[in-house]
Amino acid sequence: MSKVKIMAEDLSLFYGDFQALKKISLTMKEKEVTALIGPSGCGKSTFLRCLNRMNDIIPTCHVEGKLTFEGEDIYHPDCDVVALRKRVGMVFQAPNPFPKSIYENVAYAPKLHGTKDRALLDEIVETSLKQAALWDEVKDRLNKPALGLSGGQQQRLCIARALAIKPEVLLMDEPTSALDPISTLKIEELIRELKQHYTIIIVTHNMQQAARVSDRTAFFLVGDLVEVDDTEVIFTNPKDQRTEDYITGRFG
Ligand SMILES: Nc1ncnc2c1ncn2[C@@H]1O[C@H](COP(=O)(O)OP(=O)(O)OP(=O)(O)O)[C@@H](O)[C@H]1O
Repeated sequence: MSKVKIMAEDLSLFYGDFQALKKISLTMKEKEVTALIGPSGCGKSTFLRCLNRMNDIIPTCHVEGKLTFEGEDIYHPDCDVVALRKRVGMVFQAPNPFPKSIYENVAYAPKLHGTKDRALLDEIVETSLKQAALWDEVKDRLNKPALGLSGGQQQRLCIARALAIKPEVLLMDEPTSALDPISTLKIEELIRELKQHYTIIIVTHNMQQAARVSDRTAFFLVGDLVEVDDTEVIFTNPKDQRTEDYITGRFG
C-alpha cells in the first residue's frame, strides 16, 4: 500500500459568498496519478490550486476544513508557502516558457533558490530535460530561445522547469488541452514514466486521457466530489448515476 501524500478532509472553498468547493474529502497517494474530472466550472482547477496554495493570491478566497501534506496542515498559519511550492510543482494549461533560452528556463528556479555552481546547474538542466523526455531534441541548442520550440516541446520544457527544483508532487492543469494528438500522447507517456518518482494530480477534460494515465479518478460536480475510485472502476462500473451519465457523455 503506498503512503498517503496529500489528504483533504471536508475542504470547502469560497470566492466571496460563492462556495466553489463543498466539503471535499480526498486522499492522494504517493507515486500515484489522480485525475480530477467533471464538467466546466465544477471546481477541479480550484481544488488543484489549493494543493500548493495558489488560490492565496485571490483576495476574496477563503478556505475551511483541512488539507494535509504528509500529515502537515497546508493551511496552518505557520506553513511555509515557499517551501510548500518547492515540494509541489505546477504545470499549466498552455505552455508558458519564459522568453529566455531553453537552458535558462530550466536553470531559472534552481538559481532563484540559490544554486550558483555552473557544473551543478548543467547537471540539473540535463537531468530535468531527460526526465521530461526532451533532452535528445534540444541538447544541441540549449542556448536557443525556448519560444522557438513547438507547442508540445514547450510543454515538455515547462515540465522540465517544474522538475528542476526536485518537487515531490506535480500538479497538472489540463496540460495537453493546447496540444496536437501526437504531442498529447507524448505527454501522457511522460506522465506514466514520471509517476515512478512523483505523485501526480491532473485536471483533464479528456476522459480517455484520465483512463489512460491515472490510477485513481475523482469526479466533481458543481463543487461536490461525487465519487472517487480506481480509474478502472470509475470508467467501467461507477457507483453513482451522475458519474455514469458524465462518463457516457450524457452531459458535460
Ligand atoms: N477567482 C475567482 N473568483 C470568483 N469565482 C471563481 C474564481 N475562479 C473560479 N471561480 C468560480 O468557481 C467555480 C469553479 O471554477 P474552476 O475554475 O475551479 O472550475 P473547473 O472545474 O476547473 O472549470 P474548467 O473545467 O472550465 O476549467 C466556477 O463557478 C468559477 O466561475
